[in-house]
Amino acid sequence: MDQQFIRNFSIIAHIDHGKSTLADRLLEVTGTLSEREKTDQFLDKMDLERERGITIKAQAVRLNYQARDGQTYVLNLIDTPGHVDFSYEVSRSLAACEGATLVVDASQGVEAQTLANVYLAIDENLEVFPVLNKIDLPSAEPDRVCEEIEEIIGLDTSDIVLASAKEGTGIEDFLEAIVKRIPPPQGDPEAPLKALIFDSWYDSYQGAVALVRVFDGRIRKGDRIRLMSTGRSHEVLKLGVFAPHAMTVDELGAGEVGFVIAGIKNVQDARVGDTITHEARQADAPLPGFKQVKPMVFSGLYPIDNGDYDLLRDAMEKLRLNDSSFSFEPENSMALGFGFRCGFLGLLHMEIVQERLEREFGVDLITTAPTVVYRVTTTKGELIEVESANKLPDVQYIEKIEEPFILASIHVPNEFVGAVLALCEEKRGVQREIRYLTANRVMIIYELPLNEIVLDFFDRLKSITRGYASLDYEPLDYRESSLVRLNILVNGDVVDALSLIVHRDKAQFRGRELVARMKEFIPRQQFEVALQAAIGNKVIARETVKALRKDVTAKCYGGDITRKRKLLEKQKEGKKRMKQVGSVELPQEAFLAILKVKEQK
Ligand SMILES: Nc1nc2c(ncn2[C@@H]2O[C@H](COP(=O)(O)OP(=O)(O)OP(=O)(O)O)[C@@H](O)[C@H]2O)c(=O)[nH]1
Repeated sequence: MDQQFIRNFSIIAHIDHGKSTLADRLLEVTGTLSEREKTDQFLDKMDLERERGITIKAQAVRLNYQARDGQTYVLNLIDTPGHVDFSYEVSRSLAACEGATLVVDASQGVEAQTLANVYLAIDENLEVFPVLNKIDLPSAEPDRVCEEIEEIIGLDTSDIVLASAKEGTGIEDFLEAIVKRIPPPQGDPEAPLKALIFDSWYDSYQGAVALVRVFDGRIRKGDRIRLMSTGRSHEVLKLGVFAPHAMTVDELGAGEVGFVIAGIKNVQDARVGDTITHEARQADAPLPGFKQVKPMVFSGLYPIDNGDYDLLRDAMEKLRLNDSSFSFEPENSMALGFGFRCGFLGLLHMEIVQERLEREFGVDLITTAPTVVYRVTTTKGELIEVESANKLPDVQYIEKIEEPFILASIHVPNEFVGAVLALCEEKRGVQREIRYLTANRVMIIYELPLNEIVLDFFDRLKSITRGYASLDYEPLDYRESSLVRLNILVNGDVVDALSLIVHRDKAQFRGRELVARMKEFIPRQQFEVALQAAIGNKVIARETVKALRKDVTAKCYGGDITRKRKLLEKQKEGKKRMKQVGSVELPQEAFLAILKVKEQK
């Protein structure tokens, strides 16, 4: 295919600004979607995504568009996830494009997440142009929003596209802008093959399916290809494009986007960011930007019903087939029984995995508080990695503990700089740089302990900046730190699954707040429940959940049988996320109460 007539682009938008609706309109106007399909939002495949309003996995759709110049263009729309946990995937999806359009709700204006991805796109040297959506709304303020786009992001809005995905206006202008403003790919079709994997998933019949963007050369069915990061070679069994349904093709040439099936057994061998080349005629260097993503956050996942253990293990194995950044290994807790210690990219990733396990595989779970990986040097000189408070050796055996630090880049408008600096300082951050990028946009760079980030940093950042801040981070190094294990005792017994590793300076406060929070979540039981926080043997805080008053329960058991049944059913429902720990029933919220602890002011 002549690269002149290809455009590879991505749509960047803040949640709810109308990306999916707009994408569906593009499919509709270009005749890519049948009548029946118009009712569904085609690009958001997973239910979970639709409910949470986020796009988790990148996907690509090919559109054929006959432009006003009479030519037919192939437009590849590459969808990107929109959360800091997945910023590596986003960066690879963007690397597969020459351009991106920034969709902004004309009644809302520029918002947080929008910015993170726009900056990623600018970093990837993409041509970025804005589109105003929802201009049909009476509350639309195109002039104000254009000003914002110019001031905050620095994009030219003089010939901005005005659209309403709802009413279907401005869609052709949008398509024309894609053709006119985004440059065509400029690969060398005769050079050795270089194709970027920007998404991959597992298919039970075909193994790993890799979505690729061919940069140089061409890939054909039957070719022997080599994955440059692993050095493994495979034969191409099937090639195709999504238009929007899978359609096989014999060849993908320079500039094209499509999928490759090559008998690759699992997604771990078709990693996002890897380069595909030919076995016989290899490219001399892979495409830049490949990273081995590693889990940053760990937490325990336990079946509420111990009999579900095998079911849970099977479900996790299935999930892992599709998610190379999710890891798990068996773990045993005194309080919770047999479960798994799981690794995630971040908190959102953790929530998504938990929800999928519950929803798709029907296992009810208790999740323990997330933690990072610490490095402990013992008095014997051994170095051990600890990703669970329970694995932390006793104080007398510890020579030193080191914790992971990250380098965080935070983009904010001027007015929030003070608030963000205060937050970073509170989180034990070390300031590196404050860079004034444009008249109103500042980039704040901080070294921060990951341990503080996984708890609630992102939510706090969003709330203090009214959603305007964007956060991106990368692992930096390990630093020695004064960390202690904080134990929680329920009626005098340490509940191992509730233990945490915290900074010594914050232990007192965290312990106090944690038991206070837990008290709110634990329902009254037949007896009094004492909650205590302790460092070593020293109790630093105590709260009591009072016993149920006898007469209240007595009343419930009237003679009416249907009433009683209803009550029992209600109890069963309520039990769903409860775990019997010793003699006390603890709800899921109690295990994650640490995420709700308010910060010291
Ligand atoms: N009035 C009006 N509403 C719109 C328009 N475009 C989208 N919407 C509505 O805005 C809401 C969000 O639209 P989506 O397309 O789901 O937004 P999105 O950006 O894809 O959201 P995420 O997938 O959650 O990131 C939906 O209720 C749409 O019906 C528009 O042009 N005008």
